[in-house]
Amino acid sequence: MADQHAHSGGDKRPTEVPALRWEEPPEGPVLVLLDQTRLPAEEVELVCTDAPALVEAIRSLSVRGAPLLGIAGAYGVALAAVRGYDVDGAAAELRSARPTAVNLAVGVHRAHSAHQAVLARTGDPRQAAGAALAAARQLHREDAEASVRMAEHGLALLEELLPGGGHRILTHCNTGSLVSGGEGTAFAVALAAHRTGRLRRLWVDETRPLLQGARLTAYEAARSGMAYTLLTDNAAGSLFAAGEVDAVLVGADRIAADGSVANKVGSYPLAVLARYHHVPFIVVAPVTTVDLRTPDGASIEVEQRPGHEVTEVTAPQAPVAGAEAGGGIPVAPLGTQAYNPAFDVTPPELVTAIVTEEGTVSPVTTEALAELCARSRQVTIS
Ligand SMILES: CSC[C@@H](O)[C@@H](O)C(=O)COP(=O)(O)O
Repeated sequence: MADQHAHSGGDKRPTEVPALRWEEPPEGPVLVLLDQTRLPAEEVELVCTDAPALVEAIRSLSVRGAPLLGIAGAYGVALAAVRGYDVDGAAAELRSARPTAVNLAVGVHRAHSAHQAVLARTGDPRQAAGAALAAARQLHREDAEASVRMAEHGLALLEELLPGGGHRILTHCNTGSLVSGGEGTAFAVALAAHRTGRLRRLWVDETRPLLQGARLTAYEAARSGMAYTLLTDNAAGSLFAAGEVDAVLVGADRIAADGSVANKVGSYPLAVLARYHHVPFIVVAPVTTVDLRTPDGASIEVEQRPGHEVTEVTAPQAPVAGAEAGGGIPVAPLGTQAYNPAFDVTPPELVTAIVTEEGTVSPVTTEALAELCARSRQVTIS
């Protein structure tokens, strides 16, 4: 079950309203999510008391972004365990709530395997629930630490590729504190460049159809005080042609063993543009996003979203009265079919570098990614 309440401080910085937190009120533990579908219009929190509510929040993108999905999945397993629900069933439902971001499966696995191990050893469900919660908290902390290290490595890479600063960086989708236990992935690098005076401008792709760039990245950029400009996704080409982009920074939802990168749909065209215009295309992601069990890009399952997300426009306010299937305003003739993949896959040859908390891989090869994973203390799905 999910309850919701509006946050009192509408002008607080995003870091003061965490994307997600675990709370233990007298009525019992809950997972509190900042509902990202309502941003930037209002800060509304969703209070989940069970895994089905969290599954619904994941599917509707109230909670989203690869690293945060992993953290949420882990807490979801813990929530089922501490409240005495079916933990195996909750883990299965959570794992399959969205298919592309491997971090979700990794997070669920971390908490679920911790639960199973303690249950097998002690036979005590309370101890097992404690282990699941400890695993979720640990993942949450590790993600915050990974953010810091990704920002450091990313900043060093920018300095190497573009000495002297004055960077004009183009980004796509949303990769900041709203998707992370810390300051995020690609956005954390842009933020580090901003704080050190090296960022001249952040170009923010609006990210059709759900506008994660316009609604969420612009929200984070505005609050950080950095210079940013919003553009429609299809304006990126003319921006490159005008010589206005020095680097592209994006996150990732799954990186296959061959270095293919699944990220928000629209990333691949940016990589093609970047190559044509001799601009570095840099992917920033925690090691948990590298999935050595998926051999190549063609093997990555790409989530297909409902057509109404394309045939209607929605704003992050209350649903419009009399609206169509998705609650938005129809912009295409009724009955129009839509192609709406949530992600696309960029082949490794178009990726200049992959920046992780363990360091940077460039050129992107299977061997370098395998070595990175071996070095990492992160647990991936076995
Ligand atoms: C650090 S976030 C990397 C990706 O998860 C992000 O770019 C993205 O594609 C998110 O997609 P979303 O569908 O909003 O969950």
